[in-house]
Amino acid sequence: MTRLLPFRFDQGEQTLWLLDQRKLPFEEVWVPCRTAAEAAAGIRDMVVRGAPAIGVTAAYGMVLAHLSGEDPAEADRVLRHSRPTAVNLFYALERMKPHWGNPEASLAEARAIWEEVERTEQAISQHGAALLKGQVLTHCNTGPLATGGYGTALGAIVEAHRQGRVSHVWVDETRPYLQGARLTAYELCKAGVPATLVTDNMAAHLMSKGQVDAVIVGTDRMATNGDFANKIGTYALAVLCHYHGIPFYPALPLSSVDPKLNSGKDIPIEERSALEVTTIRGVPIAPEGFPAAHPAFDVTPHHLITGIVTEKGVLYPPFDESLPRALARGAGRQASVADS
Ligand SMILES: CSC[C@@H](O)[C@@H](O)C(=O)COP(=O)(O)O
Repeated sequence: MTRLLPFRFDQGEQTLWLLDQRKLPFEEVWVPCRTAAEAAAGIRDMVVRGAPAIGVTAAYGMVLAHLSGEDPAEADRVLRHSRPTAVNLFYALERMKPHWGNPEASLAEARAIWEEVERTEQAISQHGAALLKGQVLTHCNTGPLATGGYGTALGAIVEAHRQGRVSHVWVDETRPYLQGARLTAYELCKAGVPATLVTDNMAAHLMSKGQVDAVIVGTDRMATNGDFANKIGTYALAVLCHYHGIPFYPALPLSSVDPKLNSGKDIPIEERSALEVTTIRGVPIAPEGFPAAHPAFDVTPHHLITGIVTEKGVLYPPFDESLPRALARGAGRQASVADS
């Protein structure tokens, strides 16, 4: 897959460059960040998004804090408050903490976090691909742009297509922010995978016609019982899969599991601006001032999941046993997640 990465770090310039995902697929514009505060703004304002990509950006944000002479505690605080739901942000910041005050060690750790994203996603892509065949539906964007690696759910889809297992992908447009229409469609074009864009309310119809063999999605935060938060609309897909007897898989690195949460009910859900619902790219689609709700994520209960695709393999129910076992086995580096 031709990977369009969401960031690059230029050591000579002491700059983290973020590809402005708000402008894709129409323009490729790179935004420079020279301080942790600028990296935090990049996360908050959705220049960069997707759970693993947010984590890597936060790690490099701490590198920038050292290079620009910011107080590491203050930089950590600002980054921690950039977005609430993806646990990878807090995971990365915990890993950076032991290196506060040491620019070289800090840079080495940020690189290690990024390399870990690449390594785990290669494994996730292989494990996920083995589960997929025929026509697959996905939601939001979980490819290289969302991670800095190969992608989680989309990595598995692209690998399954490369292996000749998947013939066609249904891409949910993902209202209201349109990550599917703008970013997943863009990435699948670049990867040469046959795909069709659908609005989020078309999934039930496709399933009833036998045109969806599996649904695979990403994850922003999973509890140790398997409940997980992902882009708003994911829960509805899981319910539809249950009704139609279609396999439903979340794909994630184990660093997206919050070891402090044993159920999804305490996952913080980001509330975003109503304007993102009442307008599309600045054009109003509702009466001016009309109230709109915008929870950016929902929580899918574990009993709707067929299997959880991780770098350690596919986990099966009961997840409150298989997940902690995988965490104990695989994540020697699983940091405690001291979030806000
Ligand atoms: C591999 S990325 C997994 C998730 O981060 C992704 O599905 C998602 O919900 C992204 O939401 P976003 O609001 O675009 O950051």
